[in-house]
Amino acid sequence: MKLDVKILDPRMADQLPQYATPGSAGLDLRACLDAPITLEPNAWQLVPTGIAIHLADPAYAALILPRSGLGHKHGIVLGNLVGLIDSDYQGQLMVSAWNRSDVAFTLEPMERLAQLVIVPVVQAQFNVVNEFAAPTERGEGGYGSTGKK
Ligand SMILES: O=c1ccn([C@H]2C[C@H](O)[C@@H](COP(=O)(O)OP(=O)(O)OP(=O)(O)O)O2)c(=O)[nH]1
Repeated sequence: MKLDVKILDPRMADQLPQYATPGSAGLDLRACLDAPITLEPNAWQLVPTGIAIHLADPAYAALILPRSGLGHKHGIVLGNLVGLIDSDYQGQLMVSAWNRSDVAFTLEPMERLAQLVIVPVVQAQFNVVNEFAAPTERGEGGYGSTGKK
């Protein structure tokens, strides 16, 4: 798909998010910082990415997800766990960087911090009912109701 992007920081002009391999699902988002920032243990900070996108079509949204390397090795994940970018959002993409580890982490300017995944969305209209049309095997079961093995 074609996606309109605004470059809000000139350093992003030649560093637009890219798919690292032909099969990549995520576009890496960079920390568009002027100087390194240190995230103390259990601290979080909103980090600018230097770009804005406009998906425009409500049949799409974008998700901001952690990078597995940063999350697993350094405990750098997202303060909101997942960022949801609405199709009508036109502001700067921001990443809530949360250091969930017990060691301080220094984030360098332009470091790849998180990833953006474009996903299809179906908007629902509610149809209020007293009973669902067809019973299912699961019914109201959940929270481990099918057992462990
Ligand atoms: O990690 C994120 C999450 C959200 N956003 C932007 C895009 C999104 O479309 C907008 C609003 O996000 P959300 O709906 O999650 O925020 P809210 O707390 O429900 O506030 P609002 O009342 O603005 O919807 O903020 C980001 O840039 N990064």
